[in-house]
Amino acid sequence: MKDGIIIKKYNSYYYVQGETSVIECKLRGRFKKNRYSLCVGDKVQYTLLGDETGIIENIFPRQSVLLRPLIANVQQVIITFAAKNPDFNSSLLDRFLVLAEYSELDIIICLTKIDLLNRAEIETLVQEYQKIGYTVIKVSNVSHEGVEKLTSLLNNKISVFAGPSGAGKSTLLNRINPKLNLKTGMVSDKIGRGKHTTRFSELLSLPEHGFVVDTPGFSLTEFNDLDERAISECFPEFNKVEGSCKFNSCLHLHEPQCKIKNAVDHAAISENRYQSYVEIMDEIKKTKRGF
Ligand SMILES: Nc1nc2c(ncn2[C@@H]2O[C@H](COP(=O)(O)OP(=O)(O)OP(=O)(O)O)[C@@H](O)[C@H]2O)c(=O)[nH]1
Ligand SMILES: [Zn+2]
Repeated sequence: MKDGIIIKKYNSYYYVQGETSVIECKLRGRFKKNRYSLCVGDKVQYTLLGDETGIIENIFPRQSVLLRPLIANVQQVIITFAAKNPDFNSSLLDRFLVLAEYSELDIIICLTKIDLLNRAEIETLVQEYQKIGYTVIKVSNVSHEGVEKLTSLLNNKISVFAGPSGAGKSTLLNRINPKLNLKTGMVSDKIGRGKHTTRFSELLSLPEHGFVVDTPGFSLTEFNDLDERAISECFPEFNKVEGSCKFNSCLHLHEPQCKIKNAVDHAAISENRYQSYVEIMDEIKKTKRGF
């Protein structure tokens, strides 16, 4: 038996990346009886039936499951934001960070288009997030600065790229693996892509045994199902503040003697980040009230 990873699912066929090629596999009958639903990212063992066809015999336990899109064994998310064009938006970045933290993924922030902003401005952006403890990789798809560094962080892992439209995700992925040949360009040129053709999540192979997920619809900006009590835990710098709030149930909004608001007053937590927290909490409350 050989080891592989499911990179695509179509009807009842699973496309398994083996050591050197992709094998079209069916599932052994006993799995069907158990209604076990395999998904992209699952690690399996298969036997070859022909040169390019096989049968899945074994499924390894999952390390993680990402629900939207449904992918097993995702280890990290690369949150990709442009330094300029579109303008850098820290409140939007914070939203992506909270959703990634909530999903318990490892996080890398990738700041693209650094060729469009001066060094001092870039450092100010980057330091705000490095201070919190995030890894920030600065990349230019024009000068290629930073691309190699990011590529090395993708080796032997399944990574999801997330970020607003136009951040440069497709350009970057094409740079990392030119064989991917993903469509890039202005948003308006891409409209219609995926509209008439149903797209399924697919893992794209990278050099050095890494995979990335190609899901154009993946935006990570839905807060609907989040529990408001868990949001403060998605701000790593909040967790580092010593002491406790007066109330155990403190949501760090309007309550008196709150250690988080106190930390903001003393600049131990940045005003911007706290503001993002308040906005997200507001949004969750509104959804709950049914607005
Ligand atoms: N100056 C500069 N332009 C870039 C860089 N990276 C991408 N671009 C340009 O930015 C535009 C958007 O890039 P894409 O790679 O299509 O962006 P995307 O994140 O894949 O967008 P969606 O597919 O809509 O999510 C294109 O016109 C690219 O040529 C960069 O590092 N520097
Ligand atoms: Zn508090």
